[in-house]
Amino acid sequence: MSPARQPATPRIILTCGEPAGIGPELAPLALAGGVDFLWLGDPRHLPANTAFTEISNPADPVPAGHLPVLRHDFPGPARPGQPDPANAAAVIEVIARATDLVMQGQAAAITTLPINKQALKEGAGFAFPGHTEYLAHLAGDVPVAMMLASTTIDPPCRVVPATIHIPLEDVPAALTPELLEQVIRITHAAMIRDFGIPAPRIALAGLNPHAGEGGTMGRQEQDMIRPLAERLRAEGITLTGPLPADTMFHAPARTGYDAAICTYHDQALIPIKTLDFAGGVNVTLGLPFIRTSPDHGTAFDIAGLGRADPTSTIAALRTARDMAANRE
Ligand SMILES: NC(=O)C1=CN([C@@H]2O[C@H](COP(=O)(O)OP(=O)(O)OC[C@H]3O[C@@H](n4cnc5c(N)ncnc54)[C@H](O)[C@@H]3O)[C@@H](O)[C@H]2O)C=CC1
Ligand SMILES: NCC(=O)COP(=O)(O)O
Repeated sequence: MSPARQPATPRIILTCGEPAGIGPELAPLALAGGVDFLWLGDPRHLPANTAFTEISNPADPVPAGHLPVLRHDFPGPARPGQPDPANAAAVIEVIARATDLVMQGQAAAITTLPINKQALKEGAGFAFPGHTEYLAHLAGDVPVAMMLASTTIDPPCRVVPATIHIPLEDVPAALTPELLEQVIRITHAAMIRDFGIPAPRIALAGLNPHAGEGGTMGRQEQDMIRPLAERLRAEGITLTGPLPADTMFHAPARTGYDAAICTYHDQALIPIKTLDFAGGVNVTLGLPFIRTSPDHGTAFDIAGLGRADPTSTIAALRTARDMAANRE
């Protein structure tokens, strides 16, 4: 057996996510990314051939090539593609335990494997739309924003939906100037602190076709987004827009900004997942600790079949590592 390896800096915690999804098979595959992480979950859920070592503390050494596993017992085994309501509470506990550890300084960051929101809601009454809002709550109800960032395309695509997991019909009412300003400020600060971009350029998408076409196709741009942008520009924030959303994501357009604030979920996530599904990374901006995740979900249709691609998980671990270095 290879000699045990003591981590030089705190590891990243990779949370198991939904054990009936592709998370358990992604964890050992992600070792190929060369980032030092531990997996927090129930080792019974890992693929049978996984070389792993259980550790009792996040910094414990493991033999080279082994997955360090911090054990979290679940009530039951996992059946690929079929979430067990009995396991739902433990999925949530794992996220909370990882958050405790990172807030105590025992981990460099957390990278979360996907959860199935419906399974957690139905199995354990999970009251949050996703990790983003749950982590914000665990951190003390801090304001956060969700960014999806590409890692394999140039110019990069970084998008931040101002409204997230709400019905489309609720978007216009939820898209207030206060919310938009908060998301812009969080994004601006995170681009400096976490992404090492000293003078970030931010683009604002319009809500309506053609960004409202001078008020003839909707008025949110004229009445709310434009005055807010002018006020923030006067403060020194580099902002363009509101821009027509249909023409702001092609490559030449992306050279004009570092991050795009979008008005709703699909306006932001369709371009990133089309341009860089394999390399896309979800980052929660505004937390006191670092959290990243792959951009994809639980992929029940391929769980357990050996077809899961670890590229996005590796990109999420590397992004977390780079963000930690930028914060230092
Ligand atoms: N951060 C998180 O916890 C996230 C959770 N989800 C949850 O995941 C569940 C399923 O969502 P869907 O919209 O079906 O999206 P999905 O990303 O799970 O699957 C969409 C398609 O992409 C494929 N795919 C996804 N990841 C893959 C990978 N790593 N390698 C190869 N193929 C992959 C799937 O097989 C499927 O055909 C939902 O409950 C959703 O809420 C979705 C996104 C993020
Ligand atoms: N569609 C993105 C997504 O579902 C990510 O949610 P979260 O669990 O990271 O909050």
